Amino acid sequence: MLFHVRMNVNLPPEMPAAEATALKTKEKEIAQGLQSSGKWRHLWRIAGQYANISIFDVESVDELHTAISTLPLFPYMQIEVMPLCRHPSSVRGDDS
Ligand SMILES: O=C(O)C[C@H]1C=CC(=O)O1
Repeated sequence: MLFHVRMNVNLPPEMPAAEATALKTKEKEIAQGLQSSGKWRHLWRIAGQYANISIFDVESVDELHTAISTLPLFPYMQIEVMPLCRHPSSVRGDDS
């Protein structure tokens, strides 16, 4: 199942820099692990914003929720999820 996910990150300005750096380091490690596994298919920065557009390829909504809600930055993100299905005019033979 494919999901388009937008994540807007809002770290509190009063958060100590070391804490923010530790969260981002852990987030990167987990995000790269999910990308290596194929679950986090695309990760794109939205230009000019501390936000990303991602494509997740997971087995279920529950798996998506677990992946997103266990990210270290989850408490500081506003997240929008859009489920995707094939477009009848798509020329792609698969879901890539
Ligand atoms: O920077 C972000 O967009 C937030 C989050 C998503 C992946 C990651 O490493 O951090």
